[in-house]
Amino acid sequence: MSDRATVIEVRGLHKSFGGTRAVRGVDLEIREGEIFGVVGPNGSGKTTTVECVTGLQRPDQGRVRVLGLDPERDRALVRRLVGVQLQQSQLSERVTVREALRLFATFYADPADPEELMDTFGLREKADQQFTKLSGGQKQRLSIALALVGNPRVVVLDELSTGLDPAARRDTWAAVAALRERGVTAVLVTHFMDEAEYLCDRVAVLVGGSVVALDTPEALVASVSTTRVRFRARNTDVGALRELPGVREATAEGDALDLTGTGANLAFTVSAELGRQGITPAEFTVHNSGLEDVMLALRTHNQDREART
Ligand SMILES: Nc1ncnc2c1ncn2[C@@H]1O[C@H](COP(=O)(O)OP(=O)(O)OP(=O)(O)O)[C@@H](O)[C@H]1O
Repeated sequence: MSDRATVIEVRGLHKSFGGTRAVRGVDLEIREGEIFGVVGPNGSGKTTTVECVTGLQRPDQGRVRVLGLDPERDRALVRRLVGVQLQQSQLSERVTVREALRLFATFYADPADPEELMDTFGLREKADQQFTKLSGGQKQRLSIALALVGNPRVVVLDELSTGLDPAARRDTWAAVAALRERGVTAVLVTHFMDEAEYLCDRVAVLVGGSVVALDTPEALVASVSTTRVRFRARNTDVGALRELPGVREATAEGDALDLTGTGANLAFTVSAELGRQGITPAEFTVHNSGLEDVMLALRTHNQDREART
């Protein structure tokens, strides 16, 4: 992936709204064909950053290039080359799926085939259904199809699956995964860590307008890798558990024990020690950290840092 061309370059981006510093020195380099996630808590500057990329916001400071173009100076061209997911309110309620795709196709010199897009996004059966009568998932898939109707090389999807039920989310994820086959570079803004973990090649974590981490989901998870083991047992030698390799903390409240630590073998090491102590634990559960934990860890880290400055 690292030998691929850079499609989106953001350097030292700053953007404030009145007294609110929404983006504070963001750097990003997104490569051709990548599905790149931008995650972070509410108000961390995700939308503002991608809006500077699509030319919807003007940066106060910094350099933004998309396919080598300046979204401010070359706005019309960038608009043609970058597909942006529409807000659903931008579509007329009575337009049908096919009509919407055909209408948007007329805006471009070399559009994708609306019929093919309906097949890709599972909308064939709903071709003649009015927008207002589509389910949330179908509306969402239509909005992604519309973002692709101009055959863009880059697509920006903001809040991809907000408000969707689990089945509709999975359908939408499949539609995004299909972008990979088309070689489209996608920027995905999301609140959902499972979504980023499942779909993205790399993820930037924004907190307070700054990128606090940027890597593959796997590497980010490994960086804060935590395993938590919980069980119930009487007469456990907690001191011995604390001494085990990889155990960071072990607490006992009555018969409820709670251990955290690192390493893939932690649960195994703990069970072996319990075996040695002649203890058969009940309700033994193991939780391995995911991207959600990465975000929580980074958020806390950042809050501590801000409190110190
Ligand atoms: N047009 C605007 N006018 C004033 N303030 C704004 C504007 N757009 C964004 N902000 C402020 O800038 C900060 C960053 O907002 P932004 O929408 O970029 O964050 P976000 O990470 O996308 O948030 P969310 O996850 O809630 O969508 C917030 O404090 C927000 O209130």
